[in-house]
Amino acid sequence: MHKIVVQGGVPLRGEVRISGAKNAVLPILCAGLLADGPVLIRNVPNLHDVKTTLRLLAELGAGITLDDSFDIRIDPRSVRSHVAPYELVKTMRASVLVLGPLLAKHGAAEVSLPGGCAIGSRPVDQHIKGMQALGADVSVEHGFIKASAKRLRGARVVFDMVSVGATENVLMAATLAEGRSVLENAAMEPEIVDLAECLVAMGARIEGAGSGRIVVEGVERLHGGEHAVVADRIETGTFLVAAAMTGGRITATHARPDTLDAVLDKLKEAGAELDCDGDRISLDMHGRRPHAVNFSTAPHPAFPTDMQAQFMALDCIADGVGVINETIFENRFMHVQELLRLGADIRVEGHTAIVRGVDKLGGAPVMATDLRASASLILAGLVAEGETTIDRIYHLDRGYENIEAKLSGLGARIRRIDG
Ligand SMILES: CC(=O)N[C@H]1[C@@H](OP(=O)(O)OP(=O)(O)OC[C@H]2O[C@@H](n3ccc(=O)[nH]c3=O)[C@H](O)[C@@H]2O)O[C@H](CO)[C@@H](O)[C@@H]1O
Ligand SMILES: C=C(OP(=O)(O)O)C(=O)O
Repeated sequence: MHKIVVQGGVPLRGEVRISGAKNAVLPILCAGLLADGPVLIRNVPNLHDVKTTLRLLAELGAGITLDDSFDIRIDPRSVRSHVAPYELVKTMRASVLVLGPLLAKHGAAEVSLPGGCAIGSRPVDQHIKGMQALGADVSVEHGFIKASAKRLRGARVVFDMVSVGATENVLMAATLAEGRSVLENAAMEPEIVDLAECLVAMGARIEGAGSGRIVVEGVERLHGGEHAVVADRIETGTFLVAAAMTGGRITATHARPDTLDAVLDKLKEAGAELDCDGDRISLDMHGRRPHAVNFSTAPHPAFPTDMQAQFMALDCIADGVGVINETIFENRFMHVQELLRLGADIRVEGHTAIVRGVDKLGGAPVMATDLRASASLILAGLVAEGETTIDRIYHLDRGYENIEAKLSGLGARIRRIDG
């Protein structure tokens, strides 16, 4: 089992190249199942979750080719199975995103129920509701979602709550449905826009992606195509917070500043000087200690839950008191106990965490509980006095490409060890 060891105290300096977004590439890989020919996907991050998705697509029968730069070609013409087994789904919830494509393209899908995870219960009722609205028969039996339909029919789908995954699943299914679908109360995340762009490149007819109302005119077939994955806004935000916490000065390159408004606003409030120029975001903290920031997580374009843990780490060493409200996932404060081990002062009351900034944190062994919790512990380790060892970093490898190499490139003293 690998661990990450960080020696704190170095202000980050330099340039870091941002990878393609995990949360965009996973639905896009699944969208490849809808096509009649090969789909080429570029700017793919080398992540554990990507490999899990490729295993799942291969299990369904798709042909997968990878080249040296990790561009991926999916050939869905050989797909024979419509079963996503528990062994794969349990390791990655995003596997449920094969439901819509399999149902729309092959008329049947059996997908293991993903179940909960460390951050919350994460039901899939909205995915199921959407497929039923499009005319599918859906039942949940023996831990599997079983769905079938001769051909899906376009329909108006009003989601009960904003769900990124349900919007993506229903959007993909609607591309091959007969007639027009209208998705109301749709998620507006940049990853939905990226998925829609990929689907349009495959011949889909979609309008309104990125707004709360998406209109899809179903087509008979989708052809192969090519798409480059959008930059990872959460990876970008994580590096910017790292620089702000260490009083550093960095530039994130190959980024998409327009996807990061809420995060950049909070960094400015924390005292960072920011400059966006094309796909480059430069942050200069001028060696200052950040001010504490208050925020509430909410669907895009508000503050993303996937940045909550990293900003909590910032508040831990900031000047003042930060009040953090987590409104998306009921159990996304698992990092609090570990940050306390590093000397943070945090009180949790229900969905709110009150973080009183301390002058310094002290390195200690800590345990990662989920993906962004892992990132927050690395950030805390970067400013803690002495050594922080982070265990269970397999969570980190799900969603960050080469994080220790990228941070080392910015001057951090960080390494991966066996143990
Ligand atoms: C692979 C991917 O893109 N993951 C992201 C995606 O997860 P994911 O798509 O799973 O998250 P959702 O947007 O669906 O979840 C939002 C909220 O809706 C609830 N819900 C969702 C679906 C449903 O059928 N019923 C239901 O009650 C969830 O429990 C949660 O409380 O969006 C989350 C919210 O931005 C991010 O934290 C994840 O990083
Ligand atoms: C919660 C996350 O991912 P997933 O939905 O894949 O668990 C995340 O990216 O922070």
